[in-house]
Amino acid sequence: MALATAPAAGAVGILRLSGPAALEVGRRLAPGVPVSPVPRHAYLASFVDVAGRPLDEGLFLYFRAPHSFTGEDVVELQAHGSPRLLQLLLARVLEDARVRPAHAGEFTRRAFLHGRMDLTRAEAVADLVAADSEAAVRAAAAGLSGGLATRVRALEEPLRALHADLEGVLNFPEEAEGADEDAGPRVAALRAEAEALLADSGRGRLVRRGARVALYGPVNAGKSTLFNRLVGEARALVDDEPGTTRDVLEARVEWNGLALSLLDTAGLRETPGRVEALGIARTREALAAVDLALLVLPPGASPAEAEAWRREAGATPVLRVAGKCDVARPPEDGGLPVSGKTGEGLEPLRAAVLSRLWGEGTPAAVALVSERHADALRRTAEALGRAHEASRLSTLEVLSGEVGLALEALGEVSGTSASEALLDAIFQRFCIGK
Ligand SMILES: Nc1nc2c(c(=O)[nH]1)N(C=O)[C@@H](CNc1ccc(C(=O)N[C@@H](CCC(=O)O)C(=O)O)cc1)CN2
Repeated sequence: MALATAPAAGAVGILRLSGPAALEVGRRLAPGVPVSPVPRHAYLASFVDVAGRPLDEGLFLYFRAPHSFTGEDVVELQAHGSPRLLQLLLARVLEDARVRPAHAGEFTRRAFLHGRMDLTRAEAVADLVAADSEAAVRAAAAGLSGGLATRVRALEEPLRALHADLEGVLNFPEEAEGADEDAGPRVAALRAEAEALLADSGRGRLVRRGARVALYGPVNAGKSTLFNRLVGEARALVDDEPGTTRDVLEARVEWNGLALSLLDTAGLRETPGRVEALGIARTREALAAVDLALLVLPPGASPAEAEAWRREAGATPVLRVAGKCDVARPPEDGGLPVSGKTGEGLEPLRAAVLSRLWGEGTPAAVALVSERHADALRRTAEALGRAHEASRLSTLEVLSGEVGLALEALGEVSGTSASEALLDAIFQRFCIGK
């Protein structure tokens, strides 16, 4: 039992019960509902206190197992959204010894345990609740409808078949003779598949966390004016006095559905060799932690200067921007011409940023590989790598052992081999009532 809606005043508040006693317990609050209600029918019912006095008039819904979210009997009491009223209803439900408050994520965990969804879909439920950009919503929705589950299954099933073949040859060499013949190529194909899935995890991180993009470069290149333009409000102090931006400013935007944190760093007074102490440390720190650095150079910056600035970003990819293009046009290879003052070049800049971050296409409905999935997929691919070695150099036992390890690691993604501890860790992230 738990509230399925936020514990705040709202139009409607939903109390949800799941388990074999759900109907009986629910009917104690809503005695007007038939003993055998029509499943999924919305009954308008009076919710009453222990003395039979009405507390609310709401909707009563019954989902009969296994046709419910959890796969168990589920009852929903959809009341008016007063937190105090919901508390009274909750207290009344809890009087029944068969009822206890649900743990975080317990409804979804039960759905998983009853085989209603695999682990990737259960995690997509939490992702959807936490989604704070359109891309995150679309990606979680794709995961919820089985996008990733399908791809993982397409890997898990042939891997399981391969393992069964190898174990067959080991245990019943006569009957299963030859089943291990093409083990090498099968392992190689599966490993390539695991690595292809793994390659998507960078995009997953971008969509989930949002991308981080920093503007940097010398003082007075027009960074703050550009930052304000990109953010759409006068966030950064703009001044002709060099060095106005001392701190790193951060603002969130959503471009093409993708959430981005834009950072405006302090302009650096000197060439990067001899830099202003204040600001440079923060700028370097900021640059190390972003997905893309926008190097904004003023008109007339030399190629040598540009190269020196580029090096400041270290391993972070750099996109070169020619600021203040309203003052002077940059040369051919001087970077994207942009003017924060007139707004010129902003659209090409946004497009270039997105294409550097995302590659081809727009952040649409791709089912995302999370860091947890990536970790398990990496172990899958590694075990398959060792299996491939073994297929050429070692015994069938070793080969089958590695394939078994790959299968186990992959099972952590789908949930077919998830330990209680892993499930605890995953469902703890959920909110209560989900
Ligand atoms: N009021 C309410 N809204 C909600 C939920 C809920 O539990 N209650 N959900 C949950 O958090 C989500 C919807 N998810 C659901 C998923 C499956 C089933 C369900 O009854 N499935 C059955 C029947 C399928 C069918 O008729 O097509 C099944 O899968 O067998 C219900 C809700 C979002 N909105």
